[in-house]
Amino acid sequence: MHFDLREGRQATSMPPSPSPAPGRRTSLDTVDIVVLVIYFLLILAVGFWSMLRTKRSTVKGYFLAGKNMTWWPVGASLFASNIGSGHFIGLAGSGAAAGIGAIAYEWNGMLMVLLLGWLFLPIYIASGVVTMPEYLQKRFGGRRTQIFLTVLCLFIYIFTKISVDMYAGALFIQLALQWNIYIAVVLLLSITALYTVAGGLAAVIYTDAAQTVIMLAGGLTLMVFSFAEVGGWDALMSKYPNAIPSVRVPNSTCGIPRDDAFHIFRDPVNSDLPWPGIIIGMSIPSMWYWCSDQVIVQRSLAAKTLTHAKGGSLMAAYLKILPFFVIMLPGMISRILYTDDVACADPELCQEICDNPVGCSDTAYARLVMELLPTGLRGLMMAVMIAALMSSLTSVFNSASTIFTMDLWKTFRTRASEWELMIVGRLFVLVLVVVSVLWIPVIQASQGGQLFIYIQSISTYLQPPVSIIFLTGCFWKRTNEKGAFWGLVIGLVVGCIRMLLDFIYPAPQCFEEDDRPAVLKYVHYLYFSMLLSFITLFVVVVISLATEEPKPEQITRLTWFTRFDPVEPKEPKEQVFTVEDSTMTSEVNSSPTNGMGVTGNEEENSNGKACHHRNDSSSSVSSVQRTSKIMSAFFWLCGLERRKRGDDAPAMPPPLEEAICSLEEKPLLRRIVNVNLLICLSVTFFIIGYWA
Ligand SMILES: O[C@H]1[C@H](O)[C@@H](O)[C@H](O)[C@@H](O)[C@@H]1O
Ligand code: NA
Repeated sequence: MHFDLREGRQATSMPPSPSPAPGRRTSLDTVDIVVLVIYFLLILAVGFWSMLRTKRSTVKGYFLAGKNMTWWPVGASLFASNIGSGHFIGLAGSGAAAGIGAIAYEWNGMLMVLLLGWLFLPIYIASGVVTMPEYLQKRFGGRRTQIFLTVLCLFIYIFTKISVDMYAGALFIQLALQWNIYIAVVLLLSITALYTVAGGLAAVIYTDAAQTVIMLAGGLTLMVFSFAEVGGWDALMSKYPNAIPSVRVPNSTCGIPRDDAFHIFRDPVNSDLPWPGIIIGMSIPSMWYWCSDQVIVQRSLAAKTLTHAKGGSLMAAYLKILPFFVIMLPGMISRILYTDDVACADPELCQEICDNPVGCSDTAYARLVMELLPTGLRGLMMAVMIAALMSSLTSVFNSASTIFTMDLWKTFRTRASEWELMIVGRLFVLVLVVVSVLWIPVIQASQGGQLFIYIQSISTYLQPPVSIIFLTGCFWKRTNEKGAFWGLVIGLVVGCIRMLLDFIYPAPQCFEEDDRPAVLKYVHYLYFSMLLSFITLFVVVVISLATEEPKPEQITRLTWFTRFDPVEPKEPKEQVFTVEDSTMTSEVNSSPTNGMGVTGNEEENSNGKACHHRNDSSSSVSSVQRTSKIMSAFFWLCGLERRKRGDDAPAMPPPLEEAICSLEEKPLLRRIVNVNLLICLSVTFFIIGYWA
């Protein structure tokens, strides 16, 4: 039995290569479908298991599951949310096109995820925030920085995460099965929707762990097959430089592998990834990704204790060694095996081969899957790709709708009911999806040869100003609201100008003259990242110094130096109450004895001071109790509610995971993670040094 949904035009233009591969399969067999079905059942099972599991424990809010997370689900979830289909397609494609250079992004991430655990997270925990825009609100006061950041984040998600992963996933399906790309997108979206509904958001972290296992199992299998096919490690090293396609543009270097293919640090002036840019220019956007973005930080905040969060960081860092072996090297092998197609260097030929005149290197991974793997394993790889895609999309959807409802909607509609927030959160995901699908043609047209480079250059234009704001906010007490806001605004204007220019003047192909404006021609995007960071930093520092000092409550427990400060009494406006006692809110507020939220129920932090939690949606707890049974069942299914009979759990995510304010760590465990930090850092520097 064969499942064939080929697009007519595609199918006819398909056998383009001079030597049409005879054994090339373009559809899945029954066995593959069976494997896929088993995969879905497994994920559903894990989803339900974790829903039931978290339901039995005490109910303290939607993300409660989070508050009990140990290091391994946290680490796996960090990894799974990070590595998406964009990485599978993009990293392999960049490997095929330009060698190992782009792996610097992954290995740089290893350092940044550690930075999160050891430097940034303690501050976020101490501050008791749940979302990153909320941190800015507390740290700087006012609303405009918070709102600005939220909107910006949502744009970044659309441009660099959602649309890219959907495009890559669909591209994979299209290449593997010759389905129409839009059929593929719709299919992927419905699967993700199904999964989100059935698995529930509460289950995201545990299913992420399962997705990680599948991604690694499938990826490692393909790796073994590709190394076997090419003839092992030495064969890869010796054959890659000779993987030159037979048809090339005459008198050009097009199609010839780079000399520095096996080096990360490349010429500072004439290369595709200049080394000073790799060291500094890459670290700043990467710091946004790992240390100040909701998608990642939310996972770490979900850990039981600071030590577990650090353990999660360590695990994610170790896992991030793997994409090099599992994705990038196989991509390079694909170029060796299918040189004429994957490394095509003639625009017309490329157009025929993969519908893209600029190049076909992004087909590298899919090509391996379809040519090397036996029936059954192709189904597994299909599952891998879907796992990569869904584990990233669900995390992004979750975080995006969290910040949209909490940091935007609630700011403008302070009296919004649970119902409203719930509907808004859901609808918003829909909007995100639609906008992202609309963006796909732009990616298709503008990615040039390498999808991975598209992701990273867009990131470079939008992320550095945010990193700088967080960096200065966390580590320089003198930073104030005006400095931060204007730094962000001016930095973004500059970044957006460059981004627009990039879209207007696409990079020339290898045989074309570079007649772009000088800012594009001479300022590599990694150098631009350095420039942009510097401009932002300059604005933040100058304006902060020129204006008034931040107030004490904007510093206490909100910077590195003040993270151990005693908890300040809350401003009277804010409702303060203990976690266990959400129904007592009104009394708590009116009673002078515990109006500070200092009651017996509270946790002790490392200073022995009480740590209190804010629950934004406490006011509507009672209305929730009236919700009908059918609706509760519906909510439960949608992952909107985790409710135990007799419990007064709020029906809606917004209560969020309670802030874990305690920075306390057990000395022994602390020593263990610290020793591990040293080991992990050594490993990171060793591999980077080895491939330098
Ligand atoms: O996986 C990488 C990550 O390691 C980098 O730190 C980040 O900057 C990139 O955008 C992402 O694709
Ligand atoms: Na993923």
